[in-house]
Amino acid sequence: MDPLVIIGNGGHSKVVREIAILSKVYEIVAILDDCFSEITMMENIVYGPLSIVKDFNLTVTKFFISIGDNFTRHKIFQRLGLAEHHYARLIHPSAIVSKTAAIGYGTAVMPNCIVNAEATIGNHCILNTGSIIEHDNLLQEFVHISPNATLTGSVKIGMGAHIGASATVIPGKIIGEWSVIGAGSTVIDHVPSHCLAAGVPAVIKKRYEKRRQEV
Ligand SMILES: CC(=O)SCCNC(=O)CCNC(=O)[C@H](O)C(C)(C)COP(=O)(O)OP(=O)(O)OC[C@H]1O[C@@H](n2cnc3c(N)ncnc32)[C@H](O)[C@@H]1OP(=O)(O)O
Repeated sequence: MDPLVIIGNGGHSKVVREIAILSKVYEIVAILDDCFSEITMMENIVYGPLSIVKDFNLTVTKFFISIGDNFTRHKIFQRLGLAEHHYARLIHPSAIVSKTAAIGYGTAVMPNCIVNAEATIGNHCILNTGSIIEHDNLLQEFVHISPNATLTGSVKIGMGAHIGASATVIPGKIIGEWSVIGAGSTVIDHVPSHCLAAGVPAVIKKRYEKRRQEV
């Protein structure tokens, strides 16, 4: 099994670790998070701060950023500076992924997720529990599709966008970069970048000018 270093020690990380174990492809060798000020070892797993990432042998080790918040995941990716091919893809065995779909590096596909024909999923995305990504979707990097959300056919999701739990996007609509769709919303129009859209049907509630500057 290939050694796997998990970055992040929060709630999302717990689910990611379970998927890694079930994959039978990876052996978790370390969990790194700046919540650990010292390096310790328990049951053959190293716990320590992010700064020790450079101590792992890049030719054999894979990495996975298991942080649910898209902004933070992106910032950590930039800080680590590792090339994309050093990141693992983690797909839960109960997920159904079409053979014609493409899944990016560093992307997690959670239990009971469905990714249908010719969908393209970017790097470092989260396809959360029970989400449905229909045919011909195009998701850019650092996107999070929350539990039970449905992206119907030919939807496009811009970089860093977050689709809330149980939200639905009707066919062919485009969600702009770093936008957020409220939980339970139904999107029937394109949503521009850096917006919060929510409700049934979803309307734009606010613009995230300040958050864009932080990225
Ligand atoms: C395993 C896991 O846990 S994965 C994580 C999954 N997480 C989610 O699904 C979280 C989704 N989050 C939400 O829906 C939140 O309500 C957010 C992120 C949209 C709130 O964003 P904020 O920027 O804090 O917005 P805020 O709470 O100020 O609300 C702004 C407006 O949107 C409305 N609004 C917010 N969320 C929703 C929603 N889901 N549906 C309808 N309206 C909403 C508010 O009522 C408010 O409306 P108003 O201006 O007319 O009064």
